[in-house]
Amino acid sequence: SNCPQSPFSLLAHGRSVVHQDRHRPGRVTDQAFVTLATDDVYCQGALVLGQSLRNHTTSRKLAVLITPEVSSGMRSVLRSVFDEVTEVDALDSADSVRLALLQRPELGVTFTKLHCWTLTHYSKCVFMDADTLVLCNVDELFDREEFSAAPDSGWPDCFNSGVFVFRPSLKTYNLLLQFAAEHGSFDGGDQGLLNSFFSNWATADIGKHLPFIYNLSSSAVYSYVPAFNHFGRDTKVVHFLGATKPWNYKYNLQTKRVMQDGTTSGSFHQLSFLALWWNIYSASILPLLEKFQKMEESESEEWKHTFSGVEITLKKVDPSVANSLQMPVLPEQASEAHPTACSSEELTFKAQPVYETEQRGSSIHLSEPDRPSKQHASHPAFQETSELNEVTSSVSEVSIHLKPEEPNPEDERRKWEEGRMDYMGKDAFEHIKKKLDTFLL
Ligand SMILES: O=c1ccn([C@@H]2O[C@H](COP(=O)(O)OP(=O)(O)O[C@H]3O[C@H](CO)[C@@H](O)[C@H](O)[C@H]3O)[C@@H](O)[C@H]2O)c(=O)[nH]1
Ligand SMILES: [Mn+2]
Repeated sequence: SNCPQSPFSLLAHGRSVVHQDRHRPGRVTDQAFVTLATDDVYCQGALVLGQSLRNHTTSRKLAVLITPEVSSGMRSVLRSVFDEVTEVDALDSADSVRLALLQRPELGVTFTKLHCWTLTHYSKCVFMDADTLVLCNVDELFDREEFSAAPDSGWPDCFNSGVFVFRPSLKTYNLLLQFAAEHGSFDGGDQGLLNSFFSNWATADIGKHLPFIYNLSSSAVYSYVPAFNHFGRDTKVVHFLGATKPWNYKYNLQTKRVMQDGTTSGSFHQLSFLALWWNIYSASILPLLEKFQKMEESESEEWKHTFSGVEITLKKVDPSVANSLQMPVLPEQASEAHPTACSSEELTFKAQPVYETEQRGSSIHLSEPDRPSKQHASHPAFQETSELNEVTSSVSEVSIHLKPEEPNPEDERRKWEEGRMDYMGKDAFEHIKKKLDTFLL
């Protein structure tokens, strides 16, 4: 073991000694996977991540940090997947100039991530972004020390802050805040800040470099396809990094295919990872949401599941449209039980078929050069799907949206005073600048 000093290393590594039953492994109660969700939509991602960790029988606790915006209904749902739901204050970098430079103004809220260091009832944690997904058990990450992370595909001397090992400590937390106040973040988000803070990550200790398979950016697959074909079979964690998240796609429940919106043309594997996310969502999370609030049928062929801050729309689509989406995202459903580990023999990422998108009318149709052979999707995780639930027999397309809120002037003023601004919407820098200009001119 890399961590012989830990009294829990026995539990972690000698599982069969502690518990004979693989499916009821010894729980390690002072270590946790931690994620973050600042609104009801990111909660959908957190729920899928949490469920994926459960599906692969983690022996660690599951914790989620939320901010006051997360609705009470969603908190109940979170509590049924996570062991601990902790409310923290939103912590914005409030550095709109740099955030604007980054063209991702919404990332300011990721400073809230720093709160994970305050979870001092855990001795060690693994932080995972809400847009990540585990494909197998990754409990071995707890053998690593603070600060361990995988290289960022955009600048490999930097780590990506979507998956990292850390030790909660109020001392570190305060040092981070102080550092943030003094130096800001070179990218306006937590990743720039953390890279400047843990600045010797690239050079000091190779043990703190997590292999890329623990944080595989689904889009990075394109930048080095032969490497993905060679190593991709061992992928353990997929990260849907970037502006378009799995929940921004639409999903056809019957065909189990991700429907594209025209702005993306994903490769087979990228779409496979997306379909895997949606598979977990439709099999485990949708039924959970339903349990907490019954879905209502409207006069149209549309079911709107208005769940506090989030609207989940189930829509019947024209079968011809559904069928025209030839994207084969999942293999024929496997009858075997859920796989519990990645096995390299079962997966061969070979040739990468190219899927072309063509615009016909308003919907995107995908044409497939060849029906992919089984080898493409034989990663055991791609078979992790359960029976379709009742919803699927009557509806087809699912989509997730943030419920539009009636702005309340009092609330808006309070948000401003608390430093919580609507960076994307009416408080976007360009809007603020326009407003300032009208005062100055
Ligand atoms: O409105 C938001 C935005 C983010 N998050 C949380 O913060 C994480 C990071 O944001 P994300 O949208 O996933 O950013 P990425 O596209 O992954 O972009 C990169 O840049 C971010 C800012 O530096 C880092 O936090 C990421 O780890 C890094 O991968 C999310 O996964 C969530 O857990 C929210 O809860 N609400
Ligand atoms: Mn992310």
